[in-house]
Amino acid sequence: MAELKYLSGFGNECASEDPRCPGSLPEGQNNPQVCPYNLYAEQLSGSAFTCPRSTNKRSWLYRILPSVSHKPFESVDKGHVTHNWDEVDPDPNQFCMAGRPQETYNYGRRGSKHILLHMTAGERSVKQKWENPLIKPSYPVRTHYHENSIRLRWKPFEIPKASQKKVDFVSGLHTLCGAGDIKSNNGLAIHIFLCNTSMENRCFYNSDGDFLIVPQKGSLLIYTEFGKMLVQPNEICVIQRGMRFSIDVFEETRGYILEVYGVHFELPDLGPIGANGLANPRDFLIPVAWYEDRQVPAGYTVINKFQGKLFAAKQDVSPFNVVAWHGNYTPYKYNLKNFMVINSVAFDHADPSIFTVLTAKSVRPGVAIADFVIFPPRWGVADKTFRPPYYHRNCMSEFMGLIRGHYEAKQGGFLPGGGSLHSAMTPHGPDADCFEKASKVKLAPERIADGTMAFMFESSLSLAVTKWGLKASGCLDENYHKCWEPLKSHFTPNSRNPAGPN
Ligand SMILES: O=C(O)Cc1cc(O)ccc1O
Ligand SMILES: [Fe+2]
Repeated sequence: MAELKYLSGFGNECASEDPRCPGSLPEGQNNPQVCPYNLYAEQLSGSAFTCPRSTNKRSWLYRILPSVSHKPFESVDKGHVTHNWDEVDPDPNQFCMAGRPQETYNYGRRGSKHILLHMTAGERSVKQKWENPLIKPSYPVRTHYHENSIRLRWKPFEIPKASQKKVDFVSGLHTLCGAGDIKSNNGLAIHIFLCNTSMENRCFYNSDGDFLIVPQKGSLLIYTEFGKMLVQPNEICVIQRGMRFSIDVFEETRGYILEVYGVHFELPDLGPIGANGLANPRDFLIPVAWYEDRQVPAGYTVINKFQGKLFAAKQDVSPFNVVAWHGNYTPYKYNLKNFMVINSVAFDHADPSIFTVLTAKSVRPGVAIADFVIFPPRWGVADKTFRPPYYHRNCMSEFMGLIRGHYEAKQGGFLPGGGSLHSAMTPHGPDADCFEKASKVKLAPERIADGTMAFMFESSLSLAVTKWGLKASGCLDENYHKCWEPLKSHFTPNSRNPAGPN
């Protein structure tokens, strides 16, 4: 495939014409009585018409047929996509065994009371053997799952084999966790995509929010109404609300999606950092106009996620029929290697907000619906400092994923393609091995995270896990909590030992 071209600049006002039709953008106005090349003009609004200029987003598309040219939408199976944040009962107490999805079984009645036992299926069969015969086990009257640990870790999510089942990007979407309300445009969802096949004569658009897509395994060739983007692991892209896209894949492919409802991603303010740094605006790439005038007699399917449900409509042409466009509401991509890292060069561990690539702000100053944060390769030079992440409890929820390599706070167990969720106020931090090593190591300048890329979706909302996340994915790591079990007291009441071994 010939190398794709891009425009650049975060949020820029851009204009692009497919070179096959020079002059296809109307000059001096948006809606001429007749557009050049007899195209249709169509506006795509990404903000209320009346938003202040600084947040106003819209693009004008000049296309062979307008998007309205489709048959009515019909509801289709939404697979593992959900916005139901009540599938799993929250349960922060440790009554159940940590980290294991459990079911509630009715073990009969004693007097007027039902005796309910919370067990995994395995525990139930063991228990039935020694059960008091006076209490007769009955069938489960109610099965529900407890989010019985609020520190969750997943092994790499399994990608279906193409030889067994063909799955494309849309049928391979799985919602892992989320919070908020899709109808009032406030909240977020975290999805995992697991696919092995290109979308064939199918495109997708999301009426509910923006997708920040983080491919972890396999590249994505994304056709959009604005043109084509190739997004490889260690790059990310954002496809905003309403934009139609179709994804080609080349192998068994996996990645993460942060969906935010009702807001768009912004670059974080830099404050005293100054005018440059972190993710620089010029490194964000925008596709150039590309169209196909393709009839699809068998029908092209447009899939829409609307209020959390999926709908499909047929049309007889490709939706990628935009010959020219202009505006500031576009899809874009960014290569994480371009992130200009700012960090502690004297002492102490700075908070991970210094690594924010993009933020989706809430209305509360400084509080994000979700931040996208990375842990990029860098130098670690802080003197007299415990350099890995500190132990902490955070009022925000932290979902982490790993694109490649390993994560600095965990010696093992957190693998590329897996994930972890540390819910609001849940204690977490380095595992015991990491603590021991980092407290003893002789400090010298060192490369941290070389060849690795971990990231965090951090949210001010309290995230709920889905049934798929807890159970159906089959990837929950039941032993996660054990990584902290070896932590022991090093307290030496008679020796202050202020400086440690250095
Ligand atoms: O929990 C984590 O590993 C993420 C994280 C990293 C860090 O350097 C400081 C705080 C934090 O939450
Ligand atoms: Fe954390």
